[in-house]
Amino acid sequence: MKIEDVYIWDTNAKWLGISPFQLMENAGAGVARAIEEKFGRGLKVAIFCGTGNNGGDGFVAARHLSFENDVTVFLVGDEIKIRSEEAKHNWEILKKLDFVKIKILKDSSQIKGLNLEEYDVIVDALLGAGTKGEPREPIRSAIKKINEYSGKAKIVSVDLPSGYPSKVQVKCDFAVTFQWDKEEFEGFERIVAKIGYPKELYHLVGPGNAKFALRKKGEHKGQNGRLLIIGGSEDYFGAPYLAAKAASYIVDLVYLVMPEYSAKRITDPDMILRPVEGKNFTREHLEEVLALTEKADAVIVGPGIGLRDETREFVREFVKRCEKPLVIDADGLKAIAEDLSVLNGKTFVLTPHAGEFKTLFGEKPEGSLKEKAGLVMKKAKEINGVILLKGVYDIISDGKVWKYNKTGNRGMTTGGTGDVLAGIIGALLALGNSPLRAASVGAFLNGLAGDTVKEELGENFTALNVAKKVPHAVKWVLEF
Ligand SMILES: NC(=O)C1=CN([C@@H]2O[C@H](COP(=O)(O)OP(=O)(O)OC[C@H]3O[C@@H](n4cnc5c(N)ncnc54)[C@H](O)[C@@H]3O)[C@@H](O)[C@H]2O)[C@@H](O)CC1
Ligand SMILES: [K+]
Repeated sequence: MKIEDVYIWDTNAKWLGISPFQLMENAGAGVARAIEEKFGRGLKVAIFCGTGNNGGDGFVAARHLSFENDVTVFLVGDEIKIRSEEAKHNWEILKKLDFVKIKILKDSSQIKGLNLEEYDVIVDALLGAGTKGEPREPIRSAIKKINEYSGKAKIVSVDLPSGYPSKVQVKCDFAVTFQWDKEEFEGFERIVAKIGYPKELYHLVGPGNAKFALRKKGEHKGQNGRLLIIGGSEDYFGAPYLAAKAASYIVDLVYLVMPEYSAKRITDPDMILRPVEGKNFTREHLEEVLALTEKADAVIVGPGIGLRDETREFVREFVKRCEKPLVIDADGLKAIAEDLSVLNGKTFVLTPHAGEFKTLFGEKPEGSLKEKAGLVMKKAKEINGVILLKGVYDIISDGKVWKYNKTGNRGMTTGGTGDVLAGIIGALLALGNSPLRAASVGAFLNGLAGDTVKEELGENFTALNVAKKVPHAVKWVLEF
């Protein structure tokens, strides 16, 4: 587990309604439990707390330990600096307790002469995951003070040794780290305390994933993604348009490559049209379209492209030669189903529904969420790319892990919402996201846009309504 994942999990946990208060309570209780299990009860315990949430965990641990131990809390820093609601809440409780002693150490001069000989256990809750740079005073002096008792008292760090990874850091007997062992940490013993994250967080896509995917890269036009969409035919022009419309809210530039016959019908000034001659894509368009991909960060191929033999051939040849990350959707999937080897060595997302999945891989996804996910993962591994199986729960896999998405509603069975989805995924790829993240977050945002429409219109709406709610979905995520 990486630090970035911790942030995603926290955000998604909040989305599920798991509050920071619950997490802090479990964290502090976990620390207290670990201490009592290791060293017994009836201990004299000193708890050194900073003013961040690491300190907040210390306040909670103090309350839990106070039931059967003699506890003194040393707050290192000014109490007005206790900022988060959950840390403040727990500090206010501590102040009402008569059996917990509190000492406030505002500056290092108050720390230097401190004698901690009477304590069996010293808890270090000074600094945790929010540490920036070398420890500053008065925290620095507190770390040094604690280390004077190394080998004499038992020293237990909350989450990680304060000061880590700099030179001045607490030398602890062990750290109680939360929920999972973090890969990045080394050089100290760790005990993991679960703090109430459900298993869903391994798989469920939520606003935490989306926040990361939507980070802007630059301030200049074109730096935040250029997407090329190849679609449309004699019969369809709406599908590529819907994909382009949805994407245009996310990336800087969307180029819409369509046969001129259908391109003529698009009048939206937000679109940059790149018409090619004729009514349908054929092999003859290959070089011209490949040249257009050069200035794109990602490409979508398939929406409304039709199923004529010459078009299917175009799609396969195009995929084989395209060097940009690809989203292959709709009729594009049927075209490549005839020869999946065109995907070899490519970076891509396939977006089949169950029927298209069967056409592609000869097997129908059936059974429980886990069973379907197992099949999607197996196939993704075989083709060495990302598959998004669309459904009531969308399932996404890159062959190594699987994710699922629950946003969306029955109204989205209306035609064209798949094109909106492809557009969003393409846009997220163009922003530089991995195919797995682009596909997972694409499914999430598409469903969220659909849910936003539902709030206004009920379940009877069109795909264009959904595309137009993409900015609302993005805003919701960024403000979450
Ligand atoms: N979901 C979560 O994020 C959970 C977090 N928990 C705890 O919250 C901790 C993270 O909390 P915070 O983000 O508030 O961060 P910290 O408590 O680690 O530190 C932030 C505080 O330390 C100060 N600070 C930062 N760098 C410093 C330095 N070099 N020298 C001196 N002072 C410094 C900051 O000004 C701020 O007041 C975790 O380590 C963990 O203990 C737990 O409550 C469990 C859940
Ligand atoms: K700590």
